[in-house]
Amino acid sequence: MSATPQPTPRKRAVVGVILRQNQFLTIRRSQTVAAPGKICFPGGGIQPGETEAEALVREIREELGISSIAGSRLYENVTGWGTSVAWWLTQIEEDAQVEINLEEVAHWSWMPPQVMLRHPDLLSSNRDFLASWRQARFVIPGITVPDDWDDADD
Ligand SMILES: Nc1nc2c([nH]c(=O)n2[C@H]2C[C@H](O)[C@@H](COP(=O)(O)OP(=O)(O)OP(=O)(O)O)O2)c(=O)[nH]1
Repeated sequence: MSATPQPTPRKRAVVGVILRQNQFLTIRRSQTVAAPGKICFPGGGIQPGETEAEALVREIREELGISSIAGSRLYENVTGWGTSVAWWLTQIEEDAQVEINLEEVAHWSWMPPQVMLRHPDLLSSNRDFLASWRQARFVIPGITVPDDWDDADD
């Protein structure tokens, strides 16, 4: 008897939306990982047996060298390349000392949402995330959609 072929499970990832004074903590991906040089949030793939929150905290530790706490799950979508991504509002200490892992991250910075949305190197799925926020499909506690986003931005 031949087994019925099963669909390949989607790859799952989790990302951290970290806020400070109306800006998001963004990273530029290193040249040696997938999507090299793209701007996005910290995060990564969920390993077997991990919860989303566990994977989030592990990835932020690996990439930025800091502790974090998974706050609330904001949104979920599927990238153009078929990865299911969970977006979590995430807390870090006020005085956290970021030390990037250069194998994974080339640079990090605080970025206002308008700058992020217009950034030419923004990862496409993050553009979708910001556009969905702009369209009020979900809210991000602690920050409101900027007034000066015009329709041309999404
Ligand atoms: N890190 C991160 N990944 C994101 C974001 N938005 C988004 O769609 N993704 C996708 C890209 C990838 O398909 C997946 C995570 O990939 P990754 O390359 O960062 O993960 P990783 O370090 O664990 O690498 P891998 O072993 O899973 O390949 O999530 C984001 O803002 N940050």
